[in-house]
Amino acid sequence: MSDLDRLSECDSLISTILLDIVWNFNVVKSSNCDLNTNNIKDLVIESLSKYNYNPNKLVDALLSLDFIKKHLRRKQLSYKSLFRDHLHVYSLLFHPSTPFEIRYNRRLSEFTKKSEYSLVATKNIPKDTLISNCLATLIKISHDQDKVLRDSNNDWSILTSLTTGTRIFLGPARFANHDCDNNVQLERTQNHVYFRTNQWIKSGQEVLLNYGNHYFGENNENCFCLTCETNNNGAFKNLDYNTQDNQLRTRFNSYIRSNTTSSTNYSSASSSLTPLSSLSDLNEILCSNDKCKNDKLENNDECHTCLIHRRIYQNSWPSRNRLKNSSYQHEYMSEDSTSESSSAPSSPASSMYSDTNE
Ligand SMILES: C[S@@+](CC[C@H](N)C(=O)[O-])C[C@H]1O[C@@H](n2cnc3c(N)ncnc32)[C@H](O)[C@@H]1O
Repeated sequence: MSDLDRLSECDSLISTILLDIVWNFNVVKSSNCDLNTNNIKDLVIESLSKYNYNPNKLVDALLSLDFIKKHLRRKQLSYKSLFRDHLHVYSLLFHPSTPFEIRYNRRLSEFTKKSEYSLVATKNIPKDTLISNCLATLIKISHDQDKVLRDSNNDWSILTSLTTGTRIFLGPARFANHDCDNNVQLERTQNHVYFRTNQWIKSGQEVLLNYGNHYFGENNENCFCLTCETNNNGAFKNLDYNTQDNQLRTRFNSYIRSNTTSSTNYSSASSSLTPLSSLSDLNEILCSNDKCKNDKLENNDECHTCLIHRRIYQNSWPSRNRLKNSSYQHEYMSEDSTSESSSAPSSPASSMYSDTNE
């Protein structure tokens, strides 16, 4: 088994459990995991709600679940250690100080016709902040593996450097989409990548990388980022908003139709086109779930995201601070109070981020 096979197997199981099963996402497109989702979901959420403050304990709790023990039983030590490390990388996603979350990206999905996710800030993050809770595991890949991945148009994130060769990263950081006016840059250690902000990111804004000048074709001619849309660049270059049969226009209109409230006059939406950039705040109110679209989030028990969030954090989405009268307060204090400072991820102090929503 190559390093790439090992990492991709670990990544696929961990993101199936912690993203697809917990949040009802569809991140792992071709999952061959044979898991009983309903049983697992409650067990995993129980561990997350007990130990989200303590990534090391959370990893131990997840590793002690029967289906994970079963998965690891016949694996080599090197696989087990990679699995543990990668699980830790994903566990940081659930730490209350983590200032972003993974969310479904309706706008991009509409363009690419795939389920697209993104990283969205849940707190204000100052310029030049190291977002160390946003990690991915980095491994070297061979020239042949690189070619296969590129030819299959796989989303995996490949870094090429003359000095270190080709490497690939998998983990939460790989959900950062590209924008030509990016707000984070990649930093690397030997085994991981993480982000540093190069401008302020406000709560609700997407965390965005720049993949390079020619990642989406020559001069990024197929780039769908908001900056390209605003400046009529990339896929939006020479786009004539008045041309009826323009393919992009058709996509825009179907996007607008699927996101407008029932009182909207659809025929007028299709005759006077609204650029998507003016709808960007839709992402903030959607809570990745259509049910929250027109409702206040706080009391919306029908929203799966809000419900799961409340089970894990005992607070309304997107706040991760436990309420004083939470039933879990006692458990949290007794389980974690002694170890929190030593085992919390080496992240910037949570006070560096400010919450506009709390
Ligand atoms: C590293 S992944 C980013 C996460 C991805 N949205 C997901 O859910 O897996 C890169 C993929 O995201 C999409 N993407 C990101 N930024 C884009 C952009 N500016 N224009 C078009 N597609 C983009 C493309 O499908 C691309 O292959």
